[in-house]
Amino acid sequence: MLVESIGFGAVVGGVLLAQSMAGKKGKTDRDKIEEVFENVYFSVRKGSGKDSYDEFPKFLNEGEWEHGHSYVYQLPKGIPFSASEKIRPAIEDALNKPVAMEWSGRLHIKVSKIRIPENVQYNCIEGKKWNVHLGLSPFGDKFIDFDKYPHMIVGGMTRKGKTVLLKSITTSLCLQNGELAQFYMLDLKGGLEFNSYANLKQVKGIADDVNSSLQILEQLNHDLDKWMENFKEQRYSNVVESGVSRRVFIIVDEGAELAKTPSTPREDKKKMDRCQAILSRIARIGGALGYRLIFCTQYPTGDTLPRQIKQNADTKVCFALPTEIASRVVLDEVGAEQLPRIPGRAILRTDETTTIQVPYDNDFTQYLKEWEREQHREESQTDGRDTKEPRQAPVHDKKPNSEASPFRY
Ligand SMILES: Nc1ncnc2c1ncn2[C@@H]1O[C@H](COP(=O)(O)OP(=O)(O)OP(=O)(O)O)[C@@H](O)[C@H]1O
Repeated sequence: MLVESIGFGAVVGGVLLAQSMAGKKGKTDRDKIEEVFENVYFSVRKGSGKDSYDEFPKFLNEGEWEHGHSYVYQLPKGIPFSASEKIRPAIEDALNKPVAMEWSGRLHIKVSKIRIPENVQYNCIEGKKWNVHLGLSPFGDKFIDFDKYPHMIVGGMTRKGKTVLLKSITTSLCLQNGELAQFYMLDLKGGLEFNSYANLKQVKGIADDVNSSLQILEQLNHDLDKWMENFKEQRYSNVVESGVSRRVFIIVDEGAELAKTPSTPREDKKKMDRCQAILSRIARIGGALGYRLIFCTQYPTGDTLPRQIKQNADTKVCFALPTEIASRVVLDEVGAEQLPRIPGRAILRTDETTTIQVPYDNDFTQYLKEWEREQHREESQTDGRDTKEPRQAPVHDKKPNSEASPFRY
């Protein structure tokens, strides 16, 4: 099987492809796709000796979809769908059009004729529950379901739109799950970015430095233990099957502020290590218990992006980065270094990889007025209840039960 050689083949193939394309005109997109298959040896070797031959994907049919054309192939047995993602950039280059790979027992190569705009206005596109709109791609609107992919890492150079993405996600989560979403924000860029969210009912804690981050994280770590005990007792293996409806989002912006450097004072080093250890634990076991981590950094390295967080984050959103190495740290592949330097333009990687334009608004909190605490207090006082929430992370003094809502600890 030659699938293993795709990486190398893709480089050689890129050159061959460029050479063979030059001077030949009138090729259809299908011709070009199949030429890429050949040039990168997207095939399995059959037979032996003189009788051996390469089996390539078999063309089945083609047709239109909403924003373009699609080509359907039967993959030879032995080539997994995931391998087709590796040759997607070569096909995109050959066609000079956005391409997405989809699987339905067959490989669908979707070619789009859409170029995404440089600005997409946030307009509260409604997903369902924890399925949240992330941006517009050449293949339509892209959503991410936090119950399917609990944790997310976000990377990208300064001023490319990481914080705007976090605000867009937070706003959508509040709009879709006003009573059930909880947020803890480690706003380590001076505490300014999420200041305007501090008064929202869903925001249970905001930290703006290492000390306050550690305080919140220790509390969350303690909560994790309680929920774990409770789940064990009730024999639940996952929050989705447990009927527990609250989800706790921990948003870290900027993660590099929790990574020690040689000049960090000794006492702070310990605190930073502890913060990273708890965040890693949340990434490792929190997903099943309803905890969702969104970890954001502009300096992706092995130190700033702890390995366990990266390994457990199935969603990667990567804005432009300066080098291939940085791109690999976030995405496990190159690409972010080639993104156009447009604020809000990012690569979204889950099972598939696509480029998105993140929606923008200069004031996301305008959509969340109904969740401001004063408003809630007035409403609740009229019906005789006081739902004022403390700004600090709540302390659990009793074991949560499986029915527990976020407001019934
Ligand atoms: N999706 C977007 N669409 C249009 N413009 C955007 C978008 N995202 C960000 N911008 C523009 O870029 C600016 C910087 O965005 P943001 O604060 O999100 O960057 P950042 O990546 O968090 O930067 P830093 O790492 O320096 O904090 C915004 O103030 C806005 O003008």
